[in-house]
Amino acid sequence: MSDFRPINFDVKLAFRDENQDQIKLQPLCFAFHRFSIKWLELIYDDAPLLTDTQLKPEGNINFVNLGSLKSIRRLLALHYAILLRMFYDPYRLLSPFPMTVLMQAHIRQSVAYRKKQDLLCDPGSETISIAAFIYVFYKVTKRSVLDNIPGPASTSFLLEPSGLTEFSWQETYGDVVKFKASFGINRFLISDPKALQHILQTSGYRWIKFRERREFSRLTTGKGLLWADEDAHKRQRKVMLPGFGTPEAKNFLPLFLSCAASMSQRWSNIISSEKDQSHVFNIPEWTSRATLDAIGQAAFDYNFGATDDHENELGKVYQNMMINAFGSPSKVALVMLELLQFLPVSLMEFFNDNNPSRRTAVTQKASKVANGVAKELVSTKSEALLEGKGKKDIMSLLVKANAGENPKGQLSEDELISQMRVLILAGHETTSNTLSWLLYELVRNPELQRKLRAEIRATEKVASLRGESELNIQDLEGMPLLGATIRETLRFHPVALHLFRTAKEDDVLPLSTPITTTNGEVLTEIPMPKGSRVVLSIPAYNRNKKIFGEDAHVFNPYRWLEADHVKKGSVSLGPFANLATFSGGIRSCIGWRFAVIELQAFAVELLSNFEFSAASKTEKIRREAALVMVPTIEGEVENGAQLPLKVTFAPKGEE
Ligand code: HEM
Repeated sequence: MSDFRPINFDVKLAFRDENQDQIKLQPLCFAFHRFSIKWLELIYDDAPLLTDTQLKPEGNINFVNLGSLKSIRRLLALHYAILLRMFYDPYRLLSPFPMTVLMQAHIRQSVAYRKKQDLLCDPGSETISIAAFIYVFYKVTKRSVLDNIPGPASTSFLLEPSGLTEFSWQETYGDVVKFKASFGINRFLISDPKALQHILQTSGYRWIKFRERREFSRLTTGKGLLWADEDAHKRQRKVMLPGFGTPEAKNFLPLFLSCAASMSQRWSNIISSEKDQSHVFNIPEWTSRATLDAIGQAAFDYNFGATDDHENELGKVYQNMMINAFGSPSKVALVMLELLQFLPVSLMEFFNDNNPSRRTAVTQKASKVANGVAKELVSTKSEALLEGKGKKDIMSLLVKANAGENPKGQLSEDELISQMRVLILAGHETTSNTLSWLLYELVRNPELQRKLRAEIRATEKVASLRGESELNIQDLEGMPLLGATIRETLRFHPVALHLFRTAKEDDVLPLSTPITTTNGEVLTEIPMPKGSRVVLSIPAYNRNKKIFGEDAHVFNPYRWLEADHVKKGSVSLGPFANLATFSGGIRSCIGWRFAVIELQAFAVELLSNFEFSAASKTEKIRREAALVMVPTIEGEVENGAQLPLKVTFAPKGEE
């Protein structure tokens, strides 16, 4: 047996074989390995592998005196396989190998190893090994009332991005569905109105975001409002709220109309230059550019120049950032995401900040460029404020609020800068993709498109009789079919699909509809112990038949024109139209008014000028979750957001 120099490492595990060649383990193996070592110590208390192995409290592992590397590797591989299988093989990677087969192989291998190393083949340690298995197995599979909540055996929900699986689960099992997340841990998909209301609106900060999801927010937006929790969130939100009231949002209407008009002008030029006066546009590409310009000007008085192709660097890094960074995750990436929950926050942050993957590079670049621009903007706006020339954009309002005396009403400079990234991310692709889905539905419903255009024409006529060429907010509010179509798009195609929450303390979830457990018990509420993890399904709530009727799975804007469009007795959820689309409660979307007015402005401008119809691939459109739900073409997901529609000039006469 050769002697090895101990090698310290911070995150990367590295140890050397007989030839001093370094063997590297990926950083994510680290946590798993630490756990494994502890467990191996328990089992192989007399093995040389461990006699000189130290697990240091600060997280360093020194390997000394490794035996035959090959046999140790084999042993470790089996050992990992058993652990994975025991904690439930997350994506059925090991499903052909039942637990017992793996355990027998493990025991055989360890006996062989011991013989080879001339160690005592101690049946006692094998007994300990089995006892350890049983203990952990018991811990993991200990039954509670939660185990009896009905649900599927599969985890395919995490792998199926379009929301279809959860609709079928809702249909089969009801509004609370238990499913197995990786490592066999119970997770619950919730679309029950009362339970959602409780978690989002009445429990304060008792249900907090998943730490690995907050990490997403840190990567994409820094430590701003989307990332912050509890007191920090309360403080940040308090500073931001005044910028997002009804009057503030309404003031932005002329700006939204002008951004929509810029896009419409570009389209007109392109269509006019075509022989047949029509052009197939990839809609999300254009809506993304136009809404980026809108958020830039409204939130920061900053011109991204995206619509007119004079795009600056910041504009470029934000184009399609979501789909590039988060679209079509591989199975391995999903497993990695699940594993992140077991890492200490500092390690998770270190890992992500140093992860050289292409996807991380996308968010890192965006963060670098955005931070640079935000710093400049904050300093310009602070100077303007001092000179009494403060503007009305949201960032100026934040800088002003921040200049107050009360520290509870202030943001640090980093937080202020992060809010710019928060607003670009939260306010850009959300609105742009909702607009894309709206146009998609109008192509599928030509009669609706025609009626909407007629409503817009009639309103334009009234405005023109007033001597105004532009519609005002009352005009928009006076168009019932437009309002109904926007509500229905937000209901049917909510671009944020899920909200992920963990119980910070033991809690009891009230239910609108009682559920019957697998052993026949009827539950009107569900006890949720501290640490329970739930996935709140926005699409499943929005298509809940008990709220929206038997035709909840049909795109039908006319439902909103009926008096009882939301069924009597439904609990009140969310800030808009009883939809979960903008979440609800203390973490609800701060920019929902902003979004609704922006959607109205763009819909009016586009429908007034253009007619939309199907292009060759429109039938192959499918929903793809890339943090927000984007349209993609089946089989071409790698090409990012795509919705090709044929656009021609709209007929100008009476319709
Ligand atoms: C159709 C468009 C939009 C949809 C569907 C939408 C949806 C949502 C949802 C579901 C959340 C909750 C996220 C969570 O808890 O993890 C949220 C939060 C947020 N949204 Fe929106 N949003 C939209 C537009 C906007 C716009 C235009 C802005 C800004 C101008 C905005 C700013 C924010 C912010 C800052 C938050 C974080 C609130 C907090 O954590 O306190 N959103 N949005």
